[in-house]
Amino acid sequence: MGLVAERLRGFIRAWQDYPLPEGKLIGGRYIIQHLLGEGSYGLTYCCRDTADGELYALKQSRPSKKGAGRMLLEKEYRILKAMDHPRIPACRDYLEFKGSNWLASDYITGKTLEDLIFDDKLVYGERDCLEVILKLAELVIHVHSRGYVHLDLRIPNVILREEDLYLIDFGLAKRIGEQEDSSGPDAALQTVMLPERMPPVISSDLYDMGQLMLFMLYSAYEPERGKQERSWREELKVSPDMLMLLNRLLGEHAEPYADTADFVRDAEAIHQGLLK
Ligand SMILES: Nc1ncnc2c1ncn2[C@@H]1O[C@H](COP(=O)(O)OP(=O)(O)OP(=O)(O)O)[C@@H](O)[C@H]1O
Repeated sequence: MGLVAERLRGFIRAWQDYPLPEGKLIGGRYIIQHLLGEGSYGLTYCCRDTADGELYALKQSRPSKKGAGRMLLEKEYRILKAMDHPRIPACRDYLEFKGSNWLASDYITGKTLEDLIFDDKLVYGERDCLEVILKLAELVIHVHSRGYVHLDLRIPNVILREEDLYLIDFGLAKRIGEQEDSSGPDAALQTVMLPERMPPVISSDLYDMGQLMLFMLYSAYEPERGKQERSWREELKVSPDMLMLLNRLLGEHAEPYADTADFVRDAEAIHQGLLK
């Protein structure tokens, strides 16, 4: 494609995906309050439902992604509907409006783990880190028990509100063991440039939980002036039990965790030890 045609396409895409303004009525029912954020195949708004007056997160399939965007949102809808946990946003509605699909789910107020670490500069020691990860593990076990893997357990997808922890964004979730299908939503996925995807196995979510713990533990790390970057094992001064736990989660141990329950048992034991 020539440079001019490419620029024109980019311009059309940006125009098609331009966020809708506050006050816009969607499907005769939801009034847009503000944009929450944009993902690779969707735009998410905070909306007020005129039927019950409540706020909801309303995700729109990206107009420029056309059928592929709609298929991916449809997949997210089916997976979210399969969940039934008070700390996973419930799927409330699914509609078609103006060429896009729209998914309404509970709007979770609070702060993401990303905001808490990077904006609020919260520092997580081993005990706090374990407390958070154990709350998350309960939700991850629920997802697995429903036959799915989340595949996107990252700090922006974990919301904390007081003592409660919520898990959002099932946009990359898959059925455990699901095969890549060259005609279904996965084929569509290839066309929308999502980040490299993890295989649909439980160990992918365990690995992500290990990474998430590293993010929390790094909040306490202060780089020494002039010192070269080292591996997390050298930079983070974690206890031997915690080191073993992380290595097993991250698959860097001869016996990686096979399931979440094993990990939870060990994490609880370490946590109990730290309370003494
Ligand atoms: N149920 C919800 N309650 C509150 N905020 C939400 C909810 N769902 C999504 N958000 C917020 O909306 C923004 C966009 O989220 P969304 O999951 O649509 O896209 P993303 O994570 O940026 O991208 P992708 O879906 O491609 O991974 C994020 O800031 C997220 O915190």
